[in-house]
Amino acid sequence: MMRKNCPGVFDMSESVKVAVRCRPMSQKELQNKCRSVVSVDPSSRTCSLAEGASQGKSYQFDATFGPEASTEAVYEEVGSYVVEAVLEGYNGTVFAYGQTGCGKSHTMRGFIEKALEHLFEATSTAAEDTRYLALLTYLEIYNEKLKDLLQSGGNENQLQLKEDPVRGTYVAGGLRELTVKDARECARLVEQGDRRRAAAATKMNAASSRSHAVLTICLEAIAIEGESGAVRRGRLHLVDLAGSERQGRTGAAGDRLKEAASINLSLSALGNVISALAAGNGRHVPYRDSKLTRLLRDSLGGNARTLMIACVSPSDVDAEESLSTLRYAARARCIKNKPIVNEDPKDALLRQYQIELQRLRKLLESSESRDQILTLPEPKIAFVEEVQPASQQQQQQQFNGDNANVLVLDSSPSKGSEADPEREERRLRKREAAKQEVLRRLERLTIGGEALGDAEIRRRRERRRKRLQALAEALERSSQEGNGGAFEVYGQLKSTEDALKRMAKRAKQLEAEAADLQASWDEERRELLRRELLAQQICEAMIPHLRPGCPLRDVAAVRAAASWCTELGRWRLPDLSSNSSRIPLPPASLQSPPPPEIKADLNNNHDHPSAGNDSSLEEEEEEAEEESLSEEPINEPEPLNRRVNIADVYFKRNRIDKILAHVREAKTFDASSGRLSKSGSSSEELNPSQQVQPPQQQVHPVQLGSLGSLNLTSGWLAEDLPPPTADVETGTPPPIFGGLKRNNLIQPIHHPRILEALPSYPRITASTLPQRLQGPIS
Ligand SMILES: Nc1ncnc2c1ncn2[C@@H]1O[C@H](COP(=O)(O)OP(=O)(O)OP(=O)(O)O)[C@@H](O)[C@H]1O
Repeated sequence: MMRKNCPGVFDMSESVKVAVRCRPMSQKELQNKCRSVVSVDPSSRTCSLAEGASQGKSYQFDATFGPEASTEAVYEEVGSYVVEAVLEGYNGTVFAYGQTGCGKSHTMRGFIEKALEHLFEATSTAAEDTRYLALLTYLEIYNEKLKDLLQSGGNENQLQLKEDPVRGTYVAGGLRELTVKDARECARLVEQGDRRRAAAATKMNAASSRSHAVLTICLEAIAIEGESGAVRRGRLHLVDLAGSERQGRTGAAGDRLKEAASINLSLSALGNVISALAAGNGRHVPYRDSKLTRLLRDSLGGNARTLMIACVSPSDVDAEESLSTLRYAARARCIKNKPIVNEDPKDALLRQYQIELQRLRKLLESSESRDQILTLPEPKIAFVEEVQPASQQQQQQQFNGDNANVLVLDSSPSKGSEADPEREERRLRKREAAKQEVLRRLERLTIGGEALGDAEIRRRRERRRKRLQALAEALERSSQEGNGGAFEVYGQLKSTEDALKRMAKRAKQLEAEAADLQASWDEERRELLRRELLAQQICEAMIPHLRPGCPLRDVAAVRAAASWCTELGRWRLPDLSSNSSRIPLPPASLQSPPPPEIKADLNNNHDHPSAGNDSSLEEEEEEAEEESLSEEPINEPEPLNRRVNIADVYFKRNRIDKILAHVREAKTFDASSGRLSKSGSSSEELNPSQQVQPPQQQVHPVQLGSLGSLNLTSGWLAEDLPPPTADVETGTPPPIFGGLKRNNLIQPIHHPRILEALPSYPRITASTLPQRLQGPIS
């Protein structure tokens, strides 16, 4: 059975581990007299910036390394546990993150070297019964395109990322996967790949990586002696990310600028994934926003043990970028992964051998197995030597052997074999030989146990295991004691911050809606004010036309006394029916029998529908008036009295219209003869004896004017005339309508426009005035 190299080492917290590494000042920075503003305290695992927005704020990580720390020390302290996990069958990822020129490639180069050493040291000292198959791929993401760094040219357009529920994310389309047997071979391949990788000089880094590079080592292990013969597969991603950069600082242009845009885009996608994962709460994680995040899907929030190395520059000119890196790094610590040992993966290459081994075991145990044939599959993988064509043929020959695909375990008949001990022994020897052949083939393909005889390597391996065990325990303790709580608090803070951001956004929307509403309300209010102003202006214009003493003249008082009637939905005006509001009646001689007392409801105060109905009253009066006009002889003395009563209602506009309609009917008015032709058909002569004598009482021009609505019409409107003034001497109220003066009965008057519009309306002068209306006014 496969040995568990370091039990307990990986039973640690599943959070992504984050280490910060601060590089030394570069020659250029020293020449430019840059100041170091990053301080790192490895003992407390903290890092802080002496300048910038978070001055004095200290960030805590799983490990921190200052400029003096060697890459080897960094690897041993934080990197080796990931590689150890891969040996156990876990997925592991190490990636370096940070701005351009902060030492990512420098760190990852050292890590790759150390990780390969570590892996092959472990496999070479593994127990004899454990075989490993190591496969290597080297992939580049350049301008969002995948490129195989183990092949020169060609297939980058065919490479595609695919997702599979079992396999996770994988590259389809012919990514070269090479079997590797030792660290040196791997280092050579990595070197070749690095040469194919896009790099260029920028202002900030003479050899700036212009792409993300992902070196993947897949390690399958099989325990050939165990009962189960299970296959485990660990996968290690070593990722050197391109650095984030600001165009202004790198001076990127042309291709460099395009690369920088693509780099920044994928790094911001990575940042978003980290933020979403750190916030938790089932938030959508935008893995699909870039190829990089799709590829690292398992490593961030999935089935992997992950280490992030946040690289920072110590220089004050990079303080802003360093702060951003520290913030992302602190967030990444909150990401929870779910690593599991990958047991018996369906697509394991060693699985075919596993199946054959199991079958072999059964055959050997079965008494009827003598004639069985053991078939070994043709390997579908490329050996590292294929990269060098010279040795390819030799390798194939080595692997295939002579008819190596078919092994005959035993072709002899089984009958009576039990009785023949010699035959039985021969048979057993053959079985053993077959098993050895299977193992030989496996050995040719796989690795394991090569350095078992090397005491030095074994001691080294043992030391590492012990140290890793101690480290795992320490990490476990720290994550349980402080960091667990810190992660929790940070997670809560993050989700609170997110909630606040969402609320702030909503508040902004509501503010905009409120501003809209306010604007429309303001507009409505302005419109209402304008209408109110119009009503006020109309009132003011009407006031001079009201007779003196009319309470409506005091608009302010009416307003103050008015009350709102909710049932009617109207204003209830004060009672205006007092005597003072009535127009003085003409002298008794002119009065007709008093009409039935109908109190005009000018103020909505009547509850009785008929009593308070202005329109019905109006209609009645109109009907009566009509009758008087149409039925009563025009020369009867009575009509004047009736007409005097018209003054009571002379404000009623529709009444005026009615009267005008009658006037319109009068085709002609013969002023000289005093004959009024009605409708052109009949005419009646006004009999002087029947002419109405002018009233003895002084008739106010208002009344006269209103009488004139039939016989002496003056204007209803005073707009064409100068404003009326009161007679100071006599105290006579000012005439409401112009055109009539005290000493001059009839002056040329302005006819109301409405009357002028009537074609047949006669122009009235004093001479044309009927005798009955001519009389002393004053
Ligand atoms: N820890 C370190 N010790 C000494 N030198 C370092 C260290 N880290 C980085 N350097 C040097 O700093 C320079 C920039 O480093 P590197 O190329 O690794 O940066 P980078 O982050 O990969 O940049 P880019 O993102 O542009 O590829 C290199 O010359 C490298 O040798």
